[in-house]
Amino acid sequence: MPLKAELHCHIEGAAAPELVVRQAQKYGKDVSPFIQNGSFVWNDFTSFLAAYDFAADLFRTEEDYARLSEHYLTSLARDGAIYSEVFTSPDHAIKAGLSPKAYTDALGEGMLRAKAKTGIEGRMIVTGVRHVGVESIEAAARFAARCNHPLVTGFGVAGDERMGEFEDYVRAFEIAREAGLGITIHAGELLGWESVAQALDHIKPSRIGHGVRAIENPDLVKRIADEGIVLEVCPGSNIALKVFDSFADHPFPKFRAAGCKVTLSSDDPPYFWTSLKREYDIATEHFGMDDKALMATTRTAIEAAFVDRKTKAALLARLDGHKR
Ligand SMILES: Nc1ncnc2[nH]cnc12
Ligand SMILES: [Zn+2]
Repeated sequence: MPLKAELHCHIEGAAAPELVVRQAQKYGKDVSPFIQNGSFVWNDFTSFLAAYDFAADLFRTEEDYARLSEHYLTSLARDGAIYSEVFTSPDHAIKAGLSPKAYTDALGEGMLRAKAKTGIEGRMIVTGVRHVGVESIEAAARFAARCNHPLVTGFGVAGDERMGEFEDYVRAFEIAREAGLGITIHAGELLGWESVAQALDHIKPSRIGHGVRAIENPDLVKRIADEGIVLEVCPGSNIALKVFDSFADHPFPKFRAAGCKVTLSSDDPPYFWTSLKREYDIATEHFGMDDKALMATTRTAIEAAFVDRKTKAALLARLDGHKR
């Protein structure tokens, strides 16, 4: 089994339907509009977000969040992952009644519990949510910059790409960059190549969340390759959200062939009927990648990870040891 690393997973979106049902029972909520027959119910990005927000609102205490990250990272480790970055969302925590600090501490505690059990390294990327607005994105950046949590190592923006302008997020990213945080931004998922170009021009990230619609412009693909921008690609998510019609149409192999740095992630696994393991299996089945190619993808992810040099070296040594 190839070792794995994940750079792109929203922690609220990692809660399995069974866990969400249990949380709903705890807080006396009816799940039936959003979960049916053990599966999340949605049919487009907007209804996906509605189901996601409903589920996120059922994680309300520190222990709810600690258990969520502990459970997710433990399951990743069982599937061969040695490293996990999760997106966190102060906005969702505030909505659920918890301070960003209590929420972040709790998620960090769960990650450390998973590490104690399995050895998996975890880090957090604080995100702002586009459809909540610029002010909340700047507040998230300020929180990320001053929280001083050792596992908070990145800042990003997610949410509905059809809302807001990249230019408006420049200040938030400056705050994060000045604090030494790694920078990633969702682009080129719901909107086309122009969105990726704008993200690169305005935000100057080292990584792009998705970025897959850059494939619509060969010059942009070349720019991504030349500049060494890392794409956090989530094929199962892309097919579920109909960004592409089928895995046969997915551009992952084209990006690889063009020399772009591509990685594999699950995004919001149970919503898209996937897991990190399934993403690696998809790459084998649909993109013709053998274990050596998959291990190289894991190496790309670790090299692009928002993690201190010493931990990165230790993770790379684990990959080298595995090959022998
Ligand atoms: N796939 C996705 N795109 C943008 N924002 C998200 N938030 C959670 N999942 C997301
Ligand atoms: Zn995402």
